[in-house]
Amino acid sequence: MATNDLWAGIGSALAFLITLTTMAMNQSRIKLLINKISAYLNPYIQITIPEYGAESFKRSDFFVAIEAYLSNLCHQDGRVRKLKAELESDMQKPQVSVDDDQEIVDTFKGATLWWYADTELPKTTVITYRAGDEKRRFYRVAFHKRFHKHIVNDYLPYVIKNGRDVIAKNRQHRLFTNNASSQWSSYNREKSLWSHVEFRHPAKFDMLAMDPAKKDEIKDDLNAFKMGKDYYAKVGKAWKRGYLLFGPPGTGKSMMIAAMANFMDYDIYDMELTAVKNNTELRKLFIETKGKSIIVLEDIDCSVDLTGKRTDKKKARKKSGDQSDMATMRQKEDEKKDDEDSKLTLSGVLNFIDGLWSACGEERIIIFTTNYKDKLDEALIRPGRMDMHIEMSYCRYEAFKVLAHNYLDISEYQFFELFGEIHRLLDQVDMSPADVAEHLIRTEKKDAGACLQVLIQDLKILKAKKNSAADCHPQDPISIVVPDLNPTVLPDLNPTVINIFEVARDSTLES
Ligand SMILES: Nc1ncnc2c1ncn2[C@@H]1O[C@H](COP(=O)(O)OP(=O)(O)OP(=O)(O)O)[C@@H](O)[C@H]1O
Ligand SMILES: [Mg+2]
Repeated sequence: MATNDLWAGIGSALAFLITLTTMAMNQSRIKLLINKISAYLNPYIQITIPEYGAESFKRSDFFVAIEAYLSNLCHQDGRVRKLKAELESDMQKPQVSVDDDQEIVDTFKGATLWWYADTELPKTTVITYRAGDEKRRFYRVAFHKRFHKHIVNDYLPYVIKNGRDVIAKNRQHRLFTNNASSQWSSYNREKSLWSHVEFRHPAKFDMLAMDPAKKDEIKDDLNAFKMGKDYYAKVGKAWKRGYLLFGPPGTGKSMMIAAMANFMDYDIYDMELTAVKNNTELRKLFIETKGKSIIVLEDIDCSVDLTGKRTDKKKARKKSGDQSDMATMRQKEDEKKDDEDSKLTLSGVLNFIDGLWSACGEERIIIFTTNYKDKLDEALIRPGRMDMHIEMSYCRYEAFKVLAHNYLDISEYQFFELFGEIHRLLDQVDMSPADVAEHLIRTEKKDAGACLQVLIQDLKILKAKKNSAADCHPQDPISIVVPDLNPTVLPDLNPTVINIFEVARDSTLES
């Protein structure tokens, strides 16, 4: 009897379980059925973009781009009344975005889209470390199912691109410099390899004194590069471009880099090659640079001797005289260690510019500067590596007019004669734009006319010096004749020129 009761109990429990399971299955079937009917009746599709995606500790790039895109959209015509503003550390202006529960209507090639931001509670109970994390934000966009493919393939990529552009425009530019490898840490790799400061250089192309046609050519080239993503993909090239800036000191190479960064809205990575021990370190530094940036290697001819560094050491050791077998062995070991430690080679640098590694990341400009183009290895500057060679030259008349306008706010029509004289002199002597610019700094005592007078005096001195140097042999006594020198401007001359003037005057007296 007791056994029968037991079996009866098990039987009813099983029957209860089966009923529960059937109900649950029916419920999910019912749910599926409701979804099917509503999908049939409702022609609209929704896409949800959560704030924290797969990399749960980082805001999703997609979400951030949408946020920027929508804020920009609302700015344009004030279509949303409830906004909120946040100031992030690397932003110039507060980032204004659409507040939750606000609908924004957008159109794209005939399709209408309804966007809104909202929050929801996470489905699972997870312990989180982010502040204010109980609710998760998301953006949701709804559109007619007829446009499904169109929206996924064209509209969403368009939103991402535009959103990123808005972010780049609003972002405070940064100037990075590489740290010595002894300071690198594995915990915060990105921050320990490069340190940065805010980049606030006022240089613009308009301020650069150089041939206007050359300036336009550079601007066109930069614009073509910026717009060239599809073109680079089509021809199978990494999206990067190299510029070689060469010319004497003070001709504006560094200023050109700053102007380029401002023109392109890019960050600058100023790579100090002397702090890089070997090719591996160079590669690591390169990988940690971001897109939309200019990587600069200044004075490439003297940063590091890319070919002779190790050979010189060996030669020095050889010179130190005869050695015992023991000493020779020790020396060989030392040399091997040195080779490993200091293996920053030309091929490493070439690889960094256009090897396979150079294709990681995109939209990067690489700039080399040098005072002596001839000293560089041909391989380093061939087209494809350095695509455009830009000569920054001594100040000629066209460049002078730009400086006169920038520094003194004057044109050739106001100081016709003085400009004419400067024109003639600049054709005959070499003075760097930096030097000319120094002469054009107005002071309380010195107005625009006086600045030009001093410049003319100095140019005449340079010309006299040049002529006498051309006329005499190295052993001849120096004899410089300075015509029309106005003694009243002497205190305003810069120290080097006063020096030359004094040498000139003494020499003239002697002769
Ligand atoms: N072409 C130029 N146009 C306008 N200003 C210039 C130009 N060249 C030089 N200057 C002025 O001189 C300063 C120094 O120039 P800059 O540092 O750019 O020269 P550089 O060519 O980089 O010299 P170096 O070879 O010594 O590094 C600039 O900050 C700017 O004020
Ligand atoms: Mg420089």
